[in-house]
Amino acid sequence: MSALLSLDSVSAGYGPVPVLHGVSLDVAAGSITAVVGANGAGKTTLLRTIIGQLRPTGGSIRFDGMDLAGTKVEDMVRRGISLVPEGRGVITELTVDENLRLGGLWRRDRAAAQALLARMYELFEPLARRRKAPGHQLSGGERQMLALGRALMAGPRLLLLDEPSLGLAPRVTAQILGMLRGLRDDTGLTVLLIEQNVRSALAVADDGVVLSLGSVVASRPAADLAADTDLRHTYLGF
Ligand SMILES: Nc1ncnc2c1ncn2[C@@H]1O[C@H](COP(=O)(O)OP(=O)(O)OP(=O)(O)O)[C@@H](O)[C@H]1O
Repeated sequence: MSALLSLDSVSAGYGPVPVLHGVSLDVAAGSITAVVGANGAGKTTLLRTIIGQLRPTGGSIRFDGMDLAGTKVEDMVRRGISLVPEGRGVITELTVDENLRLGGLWRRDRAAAQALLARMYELFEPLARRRKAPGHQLSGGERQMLALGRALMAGPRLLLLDEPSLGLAPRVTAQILGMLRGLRDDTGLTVLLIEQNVRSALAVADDGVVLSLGSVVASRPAADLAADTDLRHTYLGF
């Protein structure tokens, strides 16, 4: 399968402090790729570099064959890349409905946005029951669904997720990651998932990338990584 997102020898950091050291990885179109690694491995820095919050100091990032260098964060969504940030980014003063509509605001085709909204309520049933509830009244799992729904309202081709399991019970994490898999199966969405919850991430992903101290130490089918006891012990702590 061809790569929708391709990083070639990407280096990045904060001021003079290098964090990523020549990271190369491919995210195949229509796949779920999980980037896993210990605290401080550079996972969030990697996402921030992909979406243009941090400028790479070396290497290239290509999306659908086009160089992303110089693309502003706000233009990423127009290019087809949506991010669900860590901490979820739901606007808690707004209702579920308002949050979702916000995600589709930039679309000119109002009918398409309306159809997508209806689709989100089919997909995330708990949200359909709470359309008028403000964000702050939602459970952690409902907020994560809302953040996902809002990102999907932009109609992305590539969805980037930063730690979707954060603060969620294992059962809720499994439910949300299962939804992600269903979406991939139904729509061919491509997903790059950053996770500290290694087991859950590798269980849902097709491919896995292990980051350690800002370098890729393994890049393989997720099931192979999950089955590699030595690698798990050395880099992933279980
Ligand atoms: N704004 C910043 N300024 C300077 N250094 C930073 C900044 N953010 C992160 N770092 C450093 O970059 C390194 C990688 O951090 P990063 O947050 O990317 O790792 P991570 O794998 O996402 O870990 P975690 O899961 O704990 O967030 C760490 O050493 C961290 O201290």
